[in-house]
Amino acid sequence: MMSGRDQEPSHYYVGIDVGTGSVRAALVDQRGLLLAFAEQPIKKWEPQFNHHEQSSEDIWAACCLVTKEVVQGIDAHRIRGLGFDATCSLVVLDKEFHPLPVNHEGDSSRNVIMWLDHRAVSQVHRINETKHRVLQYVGGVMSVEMQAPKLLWLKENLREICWDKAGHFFDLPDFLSWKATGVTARSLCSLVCKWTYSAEKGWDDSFWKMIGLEDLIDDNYSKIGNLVLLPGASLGIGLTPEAARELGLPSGIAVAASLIDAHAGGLGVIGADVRGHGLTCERQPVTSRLAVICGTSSCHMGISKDPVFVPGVWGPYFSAMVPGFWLNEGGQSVTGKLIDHMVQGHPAFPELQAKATARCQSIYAYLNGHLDLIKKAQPVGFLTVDLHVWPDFHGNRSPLADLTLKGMVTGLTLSQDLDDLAILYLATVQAIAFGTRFIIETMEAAGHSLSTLFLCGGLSKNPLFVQMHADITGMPVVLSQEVESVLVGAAILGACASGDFTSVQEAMARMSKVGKVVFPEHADKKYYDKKYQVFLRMVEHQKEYSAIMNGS
Ligand SMILES: Nc1ncnc2c1ncn2[C@@H]1O[C@H](COP(=O)(O)OP(=O)(O)O)[C@@H](O)[C@H]1O
Ligand SMILES: O=C(CO)[C@H](O)[C@H](O)COP(=O)(O)O
Repeated sequence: MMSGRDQEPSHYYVGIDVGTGSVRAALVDQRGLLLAFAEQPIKKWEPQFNHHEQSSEDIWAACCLVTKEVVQGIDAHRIRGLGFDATCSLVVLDKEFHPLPVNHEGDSSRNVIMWLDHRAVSQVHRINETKHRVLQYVGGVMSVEMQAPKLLWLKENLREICWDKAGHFFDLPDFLSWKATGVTARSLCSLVCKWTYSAEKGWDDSFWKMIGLEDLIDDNYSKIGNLVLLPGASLGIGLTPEAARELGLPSGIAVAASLIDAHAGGLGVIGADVRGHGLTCERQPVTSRLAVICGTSSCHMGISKDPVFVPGVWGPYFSAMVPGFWLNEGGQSVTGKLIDHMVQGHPAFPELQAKATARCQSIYAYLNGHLDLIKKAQPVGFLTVDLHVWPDFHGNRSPLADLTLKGMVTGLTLSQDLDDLAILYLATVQAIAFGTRFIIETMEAAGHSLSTLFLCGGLSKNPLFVQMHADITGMPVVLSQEVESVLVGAAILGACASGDFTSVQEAMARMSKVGKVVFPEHADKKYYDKKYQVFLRMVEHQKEYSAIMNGS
């Protein structure tokens, strides 16, 4: 077997990352350097409140487009492997692998229930009422964003047009690896994290019977997966000739069992060599690192040698991200989406857009510059002394695991100008960072010992977001050399499947690299400690309001 260590960087891997808003592909070499990158938006439908749908055909077409773009002009013989990651959305196909509708309209092109879809509220309540033992491994409470409640919703609401005709329910990452290879094997990552599969014990028949989905047990779970592989394992005989033609890649190259996007981000950052950056985690085990993947949502990935049960934090999941380690996954369901929502909904948004365009800047670079102007002599974070946000506009994923929670803002005035927009944006960014602190404190109380954050995803491109995470958590934030670390994670999978590395750990160590470290501003700690007290009170107040309104 060749070792990646001894190679000149002549071997390439393709990573494909299907996020919520777009599909990205990259050509990555053995050192983890991105040689080419392409991005293509994907369609989303919201036919009614809390229903979010996509099309697996549209997503696959976007994968083909971006992959062709990144390998243009490259010697095909050098491309050794392909890895996918994607959001944990639910793809539904019939027995002949054709799309089935997941909507009342019967539109079969919309055959994906997206991860952030909250239609299955009644179903998840009933599942949680069972108090079945599998719930211990999802933080004690199942999330409405997981697959079991969505499957139950389909059975109860779309029996004729969907449920009875369905032949295959895939997590989106597994759908993609099936499209590429024709192999219906599922990744341990998707099944353990979103489908209640146990790496040690397999499926638990009693769970599916208890929730009324006993039909899924038939034929040895053929509809939801009975061949389960570790992420990075090579699938079948590699890329099929048909998929190779569509993607513009050589047929037969190795294709890896996939990862959920947050987990690929985790692989892309958590194993980096941190020597020489003055970080305490240099002398600590890898379990002291928390990978935070910040896109539409944020996911907080912490690993441990032994299982740690953290109330309200998903997991512990064995080998779902780094083989041999347990994973806990905290999360905030909307972060990038919340910032976009707050900024775009403000009356000064058109003015912001015009001014940012005139300066050829992104709206966020413009807002960060504007905050620097108005802060005067004080630290920028102090602009929100009397403006506080509770960020759960789409429920709380962690650590409260309460989907009924809503967003809150206190400290509003009659102002509608650009200063007002910028300060509201700042308070929103801070609220997200306080949410991260809340998750970290809960993980530490349950047994994790964390010292350093490793941030990636679209929001890690925002220096204000990064600095606020450092200041508010009091921890240094490591950013990768490659800003598209999730794609490096997907490429690591392809590299493992190709056999160029002996293990995921070896590929991680060789291919993820530290770019920049942002240290916390300790002088501002007292201020943020006070704001954190307000943050925690806000949710208590919200619960009090709802108790008053729901009382007799
Ligand atoms: N250059 C940037 N500056 C600030 N925010 C950014 C930048 N690029 C992306 N974002 C934010 O990141 C979020 C999307 O992140 P991304 O990782 O692309 O999402 P997803 O994987 O969910 O599709 C958006 O909400 C966007 O506002
Ligand atoms: O549940 C998740 C991971 O377990 C993610 O939140 C989901 O996959 C969406 O990711 P993104 O915000 O990057 O689009």
